[in-house]
Amino acid sequence: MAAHMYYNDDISQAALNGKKVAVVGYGSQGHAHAQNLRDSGVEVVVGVRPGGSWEKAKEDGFQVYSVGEAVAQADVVMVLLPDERQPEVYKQEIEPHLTEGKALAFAHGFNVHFHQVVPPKDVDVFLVAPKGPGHLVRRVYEEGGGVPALFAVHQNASGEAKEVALAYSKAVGAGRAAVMETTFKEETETDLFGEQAVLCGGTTALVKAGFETLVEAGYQPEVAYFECLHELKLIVDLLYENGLEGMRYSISDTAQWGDFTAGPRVVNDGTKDEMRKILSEIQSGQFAKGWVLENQANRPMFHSINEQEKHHPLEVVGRELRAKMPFIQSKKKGVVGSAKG
Ligand SMILES: NC(=O)C1=CN([C@@H]2O[C@H](COP(=O)(O)OP(=O)(O)OC[C@H]3O[C@@H](n4cnc5c(N)ncnc54)[C@H](OP(=O)(O)O)[C@@H]3O)[C@@H](O)[C@H]2O)C=CC1
Ligand SMILES: CC[C@](O)(C(C)=O)C(=O)O
Ligand SMILES: [Mg+2]
Ligand SMILES: [Mg+2]
Repeated sequence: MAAHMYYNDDISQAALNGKKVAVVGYGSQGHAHAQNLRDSGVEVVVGVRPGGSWEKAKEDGFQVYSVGEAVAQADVVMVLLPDERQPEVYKQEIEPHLTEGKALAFAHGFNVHFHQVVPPKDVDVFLVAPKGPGHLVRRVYEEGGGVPALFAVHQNASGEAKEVALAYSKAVGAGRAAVMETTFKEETETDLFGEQAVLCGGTTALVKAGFETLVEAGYQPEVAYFECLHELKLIVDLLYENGLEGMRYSISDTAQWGDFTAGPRVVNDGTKDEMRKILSEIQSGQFAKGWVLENQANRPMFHSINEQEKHHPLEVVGRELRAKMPFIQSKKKGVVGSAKG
């Protein structure tokens, strides 16, 4: 069944008129939602803890409050804290101020879908999940475009949750690209699958394997870096603009023949079998359970792999090469302090 699509002309922002939105968290998604909504004429306050994000939101001209104070004064509360922090902050600082008639919103359905956050029945609960990193949600909006988003309603206590979710989607800029109706289940499972198998996990594994294959065969790391990582952005830009056919229009026929013949050898039936396993672990809740436990143990594996990855030869050579290309816009998530806005 095809998705129901909405675009700016189909959406009224009126459901947000006179409403105050508290954006809780001012990181990758938080700064983008807060700034795009403000530029779209919505009244926004930011709720965050003292520290880097607080300072950044203040610098960006927002009224900044503790999470509890922001929630207390808002009609719509958009929770843009890290997924793993949400249950605790929700219990301590959001739930006590979430009075009847308010709307609780998320950019990812993880905690509601996997029952880590259980909102009271007398509030609306919806998600607006941009299909892109927060820094691009802001950059593309400023350029006059938008990043597409999914929206879903989990609870409709007020009777107008869908209108508010659509209005929010428009204000964040998604209506310029595409807004699709979904469920918390579909958003959560497809988002986790996409980031693990294709967008993040699949891509970084592919890039590293290509780089390692060339370097182990005696080729220069700089050449391998440009071939396997840097140029990927330029190829992906063509995919983004024109799909597979448009990308293939710009590459040589030699490359296209290699694409047809070698691609299916790299991503083969075994790879697809593994993708199906990854999807079923997401659907069964096994992945979510593992991630919750990893956080309860203070992330031993996460930190150790993260440290190891920073020293991969691809990263070492990449840092040196990018330093010579100041034209590349850099937004280093989590590398330069904690304020990622
Ligand atoms: N990253 C992305 O592009 C996408 C994220 N999402 C979803 O958006 C949500 C937010 O993710 P993301 O933007 O990556 O998060 P980030 O890690 O970038 O930002 C989190 C923010 O929450 C603040 N924060 C953390 N702990 C607390 C706390 N205890 N009390 C108050 N504030 C706190 C951080 O402030 P401080 O500086 O003080 O640490 C920071 O401002 C998640 O649900 C995620 O799945 C959805 C689509 C894409
Ligand atoms: C692809 C990763 C993502 O799902 C996103 C930017 O959409 C995330 O959780 O950050
Ligand atoms: Mg995503
Ligand atoms: Mg995600």
